[in-house]
Amino acid sequence: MTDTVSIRDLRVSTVIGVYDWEREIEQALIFSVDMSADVAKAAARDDITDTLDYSAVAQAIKTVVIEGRFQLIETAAERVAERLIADYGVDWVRVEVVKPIPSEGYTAAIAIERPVRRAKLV
Ligand SMILES: Nc1nc2c(c(=O)[nH]1)N=C([C@H](O)[C@@H](O)CO)CN2
Repeated sequence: MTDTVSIRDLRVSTVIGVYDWEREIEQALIFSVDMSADVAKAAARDDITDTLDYSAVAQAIKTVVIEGRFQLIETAAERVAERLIADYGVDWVRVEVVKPIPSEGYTAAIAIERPVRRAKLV
């Protein structure tokens, strides 16, 4: 299946970071997520119960990240991927996490795919 449902630029304010000062404040993480889904079936019936409800997924991402209070953005991405696979029947997901670090003058980012999508050999 090549259809995807996506969320772009979901901003979550949370405790994130490895340094002591970061455990005392909230910082922004920005999530973009692509999930495999059967879009055609939902479109044929025009029924949200046949597709991934992206508003429910966005809320799930916020809950995982806010409750997690992770140190690493890698952990945030991995836990989000695990939750979407476990609770939403997603068989492929790509999660990008962006962490703006204005005090250092750059933005950090990572992206993961679970499971990894492999190119088809023909
Ligand atoms: N690969 C990573 N490197 C670093 C992370 C991280 O989450 N993954 N985090 C930090 C600090 O928390 C940094 O963001 C504070 O500015 C450093 N390196």
